[in-house]
Amino acid sequence: MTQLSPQPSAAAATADRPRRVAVVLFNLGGPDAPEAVRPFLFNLFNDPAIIRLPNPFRFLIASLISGRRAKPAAAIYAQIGGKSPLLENTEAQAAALEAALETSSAPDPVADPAPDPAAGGTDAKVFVAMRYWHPMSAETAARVKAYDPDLVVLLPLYPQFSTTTTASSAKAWAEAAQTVGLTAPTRLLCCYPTQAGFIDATADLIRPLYEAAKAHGTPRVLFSAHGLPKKVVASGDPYQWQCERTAESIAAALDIDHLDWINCYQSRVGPMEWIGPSTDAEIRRAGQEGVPILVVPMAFVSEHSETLVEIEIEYRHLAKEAGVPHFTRVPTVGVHPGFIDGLARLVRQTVAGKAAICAHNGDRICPSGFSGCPQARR
Ligand SMILES: C=CC1=C(C)c2cc3[nH]c(cc4nc(cc5[nH]c(cc1n2)c(C)c5CCC(=O)O)C(CCC(=O)O)=C4C)c(C)c3C=C
Ligand SMILES: [Fe+2]
Ligand SMILES: [Fe+2]
Repeated sequence: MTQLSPQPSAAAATADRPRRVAVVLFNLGGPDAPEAVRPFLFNLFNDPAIIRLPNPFRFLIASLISGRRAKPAAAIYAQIGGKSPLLENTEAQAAALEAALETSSAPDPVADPAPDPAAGGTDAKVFVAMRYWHPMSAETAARVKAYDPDLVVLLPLYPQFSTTTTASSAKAWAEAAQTVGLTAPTRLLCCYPTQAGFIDATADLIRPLYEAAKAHGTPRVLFSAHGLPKKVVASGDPYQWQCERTAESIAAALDIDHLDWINCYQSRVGPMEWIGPSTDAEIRRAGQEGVPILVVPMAFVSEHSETLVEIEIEYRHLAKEAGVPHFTRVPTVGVHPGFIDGLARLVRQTVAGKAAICAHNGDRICPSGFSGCPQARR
């Protein structure tokens, strides 16, 4: 439990300045053992945000696909110890955020330009809720209820909003909260695709690796995001648009003359058409052109199968085959202090009630003032 404001007092909680805040980090979750791969995949494909079919069709399709994909997916996880490291990495971020909220107890002039000295202190505790594997929303909501918060801040570890990730987690959370009788006011931070802490931390990680890659030619930076089926984007999902803004912002933060960069998409699954260009096509193109590349996973904020296997092993191998002169995987932001401080700032802004309301999401919040998603303009 940490102090969010400098003057703890016995003042009563108010809507503006709650005394106990539960911050819930949303992430996807991953199998914690080889036996968990199939049920994890079932949970994923049985999500109506992923397979948009009514039951019993969705249940049947999810059973079929998870059965088919279990073996190749288990082979992926076998390369990193038979399990996903996503939970431990997310827990490390939770601990770092809790510590940052504690050390950031000095007033924040941006988040709260006119703090009320009589309003009292705020304690914050950070929890983790995974969407498709444990700890899932029901388990975490019960723990949050036991903590008895005045305010719940839902913070997706997805910088870009998608119906398949953030909205799906938010829906699962709302159902779980209702089931356990958690009635505290709840605010969802919808997205932070251009937030300075996230962007600058990513640029920090790229810079020295870019300098090293220059020994092999003028490098190209591939900003690689998890893909989405085209029809999800066509139905109004702002994810791709927000990914483009993230890539542009990191490229600008790098401040490198004539930087050669492109935004591309990885991790395609299934027979549907996905958004592009695909990261593997871009790697092949770089091979044909003899250009060194850096692959930057800019929609993931910690390491897991998509970075440690798909990028580090599969794309590295593909790059070698394609004749790319030099391949670099840039690590995710993880517990980079700039990223964690950025998250702490988002939480403080939300607690202080200073965040802008995101137009397209009703009471969901764009704390970074990010108001530019296409839906916001509708
Ligand atoms: C940026 C975040 C993500 C989006 C958007 C997303 C959409 C999406 N994913 C699938 C299918 C799979 N994703 C899988 C793994 C996986 N996905 C994300 C993030 C996003 N997914 C993460 C962080 C992970 C890694 C989990 C881990 O290893 O811990 C998998 C499982 C792995 C595999 O079998 O390849 C599947 C399947 C769809 C269909 C989709 C949008 C419709
Ligand atoms: Fe995924
Ligand atoms: Fe938004």
